[in-house]
Amino acid sequence: FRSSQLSRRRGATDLEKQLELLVVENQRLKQELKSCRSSELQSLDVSRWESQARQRERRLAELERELLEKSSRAESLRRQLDESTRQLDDGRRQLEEARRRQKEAEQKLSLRLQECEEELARQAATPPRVKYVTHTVEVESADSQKALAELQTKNAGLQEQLSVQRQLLRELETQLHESQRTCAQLRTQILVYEGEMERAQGQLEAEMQNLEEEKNRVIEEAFIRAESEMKAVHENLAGVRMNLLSLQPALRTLTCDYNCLKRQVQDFPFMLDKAITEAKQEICQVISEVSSTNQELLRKYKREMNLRKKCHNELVRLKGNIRVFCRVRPVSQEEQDSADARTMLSFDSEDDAVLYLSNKGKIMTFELDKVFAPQATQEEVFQEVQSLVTSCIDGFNVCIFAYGQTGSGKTYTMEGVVDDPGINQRALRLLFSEVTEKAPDWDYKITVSMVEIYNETLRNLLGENPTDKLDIKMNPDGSGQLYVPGLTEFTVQSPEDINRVFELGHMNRATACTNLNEHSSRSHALLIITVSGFNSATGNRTQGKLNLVDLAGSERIAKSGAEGSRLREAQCINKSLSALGDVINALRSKHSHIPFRNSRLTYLLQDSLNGDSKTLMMVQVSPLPTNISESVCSLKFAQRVRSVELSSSSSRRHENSSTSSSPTHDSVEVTGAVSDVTTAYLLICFIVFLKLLSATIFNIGSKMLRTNNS
Ligand SMILES: Nc1ncnc2c1ncn2[C@@H]1O[C@H](COP(=O)(O)OP(=O)(O)OP(=O)(O)O)[C@@H](O)[C@H]1O
Repeated sequence: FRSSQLSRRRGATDLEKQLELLVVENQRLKQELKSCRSSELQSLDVSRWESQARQRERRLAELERELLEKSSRAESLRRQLDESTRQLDDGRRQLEEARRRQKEAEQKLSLRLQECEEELARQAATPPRVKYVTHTVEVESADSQKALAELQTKNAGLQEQLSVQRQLLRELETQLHESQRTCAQLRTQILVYEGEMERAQGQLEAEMQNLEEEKNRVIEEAFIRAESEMKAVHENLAGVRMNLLSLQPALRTLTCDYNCLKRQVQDFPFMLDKAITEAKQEICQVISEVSSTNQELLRKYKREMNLRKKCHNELVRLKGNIRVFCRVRPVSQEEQDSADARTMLSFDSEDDAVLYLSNKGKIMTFELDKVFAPQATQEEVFQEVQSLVTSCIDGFNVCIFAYGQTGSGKTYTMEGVVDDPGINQRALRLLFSEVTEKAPDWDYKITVSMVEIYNETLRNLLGENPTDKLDIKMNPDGSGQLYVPGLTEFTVQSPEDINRVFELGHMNRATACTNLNEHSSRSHALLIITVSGFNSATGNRTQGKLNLVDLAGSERIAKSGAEGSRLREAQCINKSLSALGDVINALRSKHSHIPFRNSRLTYLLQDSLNGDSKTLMMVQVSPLPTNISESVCSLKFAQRVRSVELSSSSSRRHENSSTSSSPTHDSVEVTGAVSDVTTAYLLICFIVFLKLLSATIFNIGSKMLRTNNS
């Protein structure tokens, strides 16, 4: 067994040596491949060589893999061999142990047997004492009887010992049988182990033989491959050398080109510096030219703006500062159903400023600035009003009154309905869009107040306590202008703000009275919008006020037959409306004293009725025959107002006058004919274009500078 083990170990050592040789061969091949690759890389045919090298590498990797597999197989075989050797050693040890135990047991048994035989012999040799006892009995003395008893006891003890020894002998015999059987079993096992060992040894030898053959084959293959690869490498090397020789002239040309480019790159920063300096000079020149042109255009723009203002004023002066429109409301569904649905009013299809009224068989003609037929929409009405609304952005004070009897459509025209808003909402929205358009140059602030005048009492509709009475006072700053202490002013910045303001105003008006409809027809509702602007480019400031007034019903007391509180309400309404008429009359007659203080309404609107302010009276007329006399009164009042001119020329304007409400634009004397307003717009467009152009040039310039710096 030992000799076979030794031969196996020798075989394994040989195999290991061969493996080591293979590894060395593999490393040599790798080295060779590396050197070939480095020499071949110098050639231009790198890709071909690389693919070959890759193939070789793959092959080498395969070989390495095979080698690894084989070494792992040899390792596993070696492990198997060690394992079987260990098992054989174990079996041998077990066998020896069993033999030793058997021998010990046999020795013990033979010793025991010997002892027993000796004991038996000794006992047999001992003379039988019973006979002596019997003899003593025959003597029948006391001593002999005692000795007999002792001897009998001894005899019983010996008998007992004999039976115990016999029992022990039997047990030892059984143990001997058992040991013999175990010994036979162990012998059989040893035989089995020996058979197994022989079989394992045969397998191992066969495997070693296989491995030997495989190893030889692999080494042979590797050798052949290495030889062929070496041949290929040599061939490649020759090719590379050839390529190298042919590449040398190309390399010389490339070196020459490279030196030339290097010189150019060295010169480039100087050329770039020069170009940037020239470009900077050109840009600075262009910028100075553009900015001087800009200044010139700004001057022209200011002049044209003033000119436009003047043209506008001239236009207003020609049209008259007071304009009177008439709006006839449609016959409602309920009125159409009633018997008295015919209308006594008719319109001129060719002249939209004339209204005919048939009264007691007579046709009365009223000439106004514009007459809106019942089918006129809110949008159409506002179209005619919007130039007045926007003029308050330019710093004019504007009043728009809705005048007429109860139910003639004043509130509809001013406030409108939810789906179709009236002048109030549309004016605020228009002001918003206009100031947004002007936003880059102008910074505007729009504030809103809502006031109600009921029975000659002023109420703040946007305040926390709408029932509190307000007073009109002279401004303590000495400017001579009026102001209302405690009047709430909301700054509105979006259409949502407008909605909130109107909601609050309505809510406050509703909480202050029991019946809103009745109350609204007996009180004046004023929406006061102030637009303040500041032009950051020119430094100009403007402030204009737009007063939108829904007047109380204008019906006469005699007709209404009112008494008590109603009579007082009617008297108050009449008082304020006639005060409005008186103020307009006094202005028309150029009286030195204008009775603004005769009513709260005229007193509050004093600034907006005086001077260069503009007024629009929207006379609302009911189409029904039952309202004919009130319609006649309203229309007569309208015509009277229309003939009044609040401000005829600039002679009435007092420069720096504290009470003047003239626009605060700077005034520049412009001589010569009035040029076309479109010129100003064209100039503005041109300025904007130039600004954009200069900004672009600046951007380009700064980019170039940044590039230069970097
Ligand atoms: N142009 C119009 N188109 C449709 N309906 C209108 C028009 N004008 C007025 N109305 C309707 O006629 C009715 C009376 O109008 P509104 O309340 O505006 O009159 P008013 O003169 O303000 O009355 P009051 O003095 O009582 O406030 C309302 O129902 C209103 O909707």
